[in-house]
Amino acid sequence: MSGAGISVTGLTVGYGGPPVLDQVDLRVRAGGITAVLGPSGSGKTTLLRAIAGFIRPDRGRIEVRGEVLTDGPALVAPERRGIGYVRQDGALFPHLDVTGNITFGLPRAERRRAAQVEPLLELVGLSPDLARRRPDELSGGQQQRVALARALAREPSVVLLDEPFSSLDTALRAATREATRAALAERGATTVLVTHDQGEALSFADQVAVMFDGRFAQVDSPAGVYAAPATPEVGRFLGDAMLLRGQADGRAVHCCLGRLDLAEPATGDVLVMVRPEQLVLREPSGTTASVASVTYHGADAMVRLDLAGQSTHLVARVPGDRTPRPGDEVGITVPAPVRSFPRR
Ligand SMILES: Nc1ncnc2c1ncn2[C@@H]1O[C@H](COP(=O)(O)OP(=O)(O)OP(=O)(O)O)[C@@H](O)[C@H]1O
Repeated sequence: MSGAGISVTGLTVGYGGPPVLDQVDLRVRAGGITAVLGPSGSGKTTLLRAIAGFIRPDRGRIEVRGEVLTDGPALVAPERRGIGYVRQDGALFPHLDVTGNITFGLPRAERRRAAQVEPLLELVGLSPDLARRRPDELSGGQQQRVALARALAREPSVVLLDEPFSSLDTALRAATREATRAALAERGATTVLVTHDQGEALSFADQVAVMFDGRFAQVDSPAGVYAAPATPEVGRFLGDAMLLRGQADGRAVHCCLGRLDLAEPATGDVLVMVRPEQLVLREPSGTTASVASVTYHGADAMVRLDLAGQSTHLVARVPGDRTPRPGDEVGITVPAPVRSFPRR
């Protein structure tokens, strides 16, 4: 399978009304996995459907393998794009067995050949024994893997995944995600995953594109969007984040937690972003707080803190075997440099 990057430039889609996608640019490297992450209604599925060729945009260009597939209203038909598409519900044909589903899109002569289907089942981590089962005889996770095998059967160079794991329970979701990632890596497929699950985006992809209201707020590595968000909104969307008022003077910032080192220099009024795992609790000294409540999760615990002499509430994530008790007095340090945003 040849490597094929995706290039989206100035894509604007309005469905006849105001833009749902507004001048969107995206580059996905050949063989890469990009997660498009955003809240419900932000335009993620619209972008995926435009790449697949199901939507005629108002403006913009989409290229795959350097070939122009969409140029404004001019479209290459979806079935001629070499793109595999997996929907949230898998959408298997209920009257066909697993083999029939996987081979459905193949030329007639190649259908129903078990030799074709077995390696695909293996690729997605399913037993060949399932080949003759109908979808209603499979678990949700098995159905999603069959849907992926069907998408891979035509050897697409690009695979688009629209929330394919969201209907699965936690354990099945993790296993199906792993099998999917391994199958995509083996095929070297260029992949775009749409999700509203931050953890899924960060763990599945090598690039995360954060979408709000039809625009990308940031396109970066998983560590980039999490640790160095472009805006406070991206910071909040990627995980728990406290945004504290502060005064920056170059390499440091003064805020309710004292003087903290800055990851990037800043001056003047800022919002300081502190994630719960950046707060380290110790014996009371320096900045102190009282423990308001503790929520235990096993491996870790979330500790709500009231800062001494202030109305500020903070949350610290601490190891599960080192949790303080409500009412305890604790000292707080922030050893790692923090990010800040200009306050306007
Ligand atoms: N066929 C359509 N005609 C008109 N408007 C549409 C159509 N499809 C989607 N929209 C609108 O476009 C906006 C973006 O929808 P889209 O499905 O792309 O968002 P999303 O980020 O994928 O949301 P979700 O996570 O809920 O699936 C929404 O306001 C939606 O109502």
